Amino acid sequence: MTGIATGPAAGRATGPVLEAAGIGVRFGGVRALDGVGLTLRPGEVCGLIGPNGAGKTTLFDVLSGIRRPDAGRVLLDGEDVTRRSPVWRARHGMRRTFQRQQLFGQLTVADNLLVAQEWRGGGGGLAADLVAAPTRRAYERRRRARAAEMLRACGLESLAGSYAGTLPVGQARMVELARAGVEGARVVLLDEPASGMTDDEIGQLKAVVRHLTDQQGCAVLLVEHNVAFVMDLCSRIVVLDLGTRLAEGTPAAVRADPAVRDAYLGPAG
Ligand SMILES: Nc1ncnc2c1ncn2[C@@H]1O[C@H](COP(=O)(O)OP(=O)(O)OP(=O)(O)O)[C@@H](O)[C@H]1O
Repeated sequence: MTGIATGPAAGRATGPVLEAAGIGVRFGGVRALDGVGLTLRPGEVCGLIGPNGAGKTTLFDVLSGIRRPDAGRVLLDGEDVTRRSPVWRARHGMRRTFQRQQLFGQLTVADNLLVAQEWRGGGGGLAADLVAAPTRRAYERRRRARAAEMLRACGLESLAGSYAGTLPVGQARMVELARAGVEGARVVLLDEPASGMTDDEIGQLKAVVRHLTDQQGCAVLLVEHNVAFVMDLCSRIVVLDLGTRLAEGTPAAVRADPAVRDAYLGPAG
């Protein structure tokens, strides 16, 4: 265990943190999703795969609140959040990363992790500032320690002083993940995280994701076309095809499924 105490790793129930049931989305005559369900538990990495146009991005949009479904519901910690905004969901521990990185380019990596942590000081004027100064200094020290510890745990400490805007895309994506962890994300939706990464970066990405799940208790759902990466990292895989759930199971079961081979993996699997 690291010294970082965010996330639900300790003491949370092992029920689903995120559930989607009966999700339907139409674009005119196109049924992008038709009765799709999905469950995500704390600490697991679940893969979402399928051919182009299967509905993966649309499902991510529904889960993160960017798109309201025509049918079905999304539950976060058992609460119906189908009508909640993306911002509300983010405040309640849900993060989504995009292929384009979303870091503060003018800040160092360490500062990106620092500003991500909630600031509880301020308010009450000068007198309050003076009285509360020692508390605030202690809090500030804790924030810095948490940022440093998260970078170390993710193997990113050598990047702490680099400006985020100068990082190659693969490293920037990993820093985004570390930032999600330091701010206490509980559900992370990853959109093609391995795309454009070198083999070394993919290895490091796996370590960062495993840190989030194993040490922080995050649930991770990832859309990815790199099948080897998905098979290696995920404990469970959901396969979409033409807007419906074609299969769900362990990587071995999904790989052996003839319907999945026909629709997506091909005979070589
Ligand atoms: N804004 C839109 N307007 C109309 N049709 C859309 C829209 N977004 C998606 N679709 C259609 O919905 C279906 C599902 O698309 P979606 O992008 O979710 O698939 P995907 O599995 O993410 O595909 P890819 O792997 O290519 O990203 C497709 O038939 C697509 O053409």
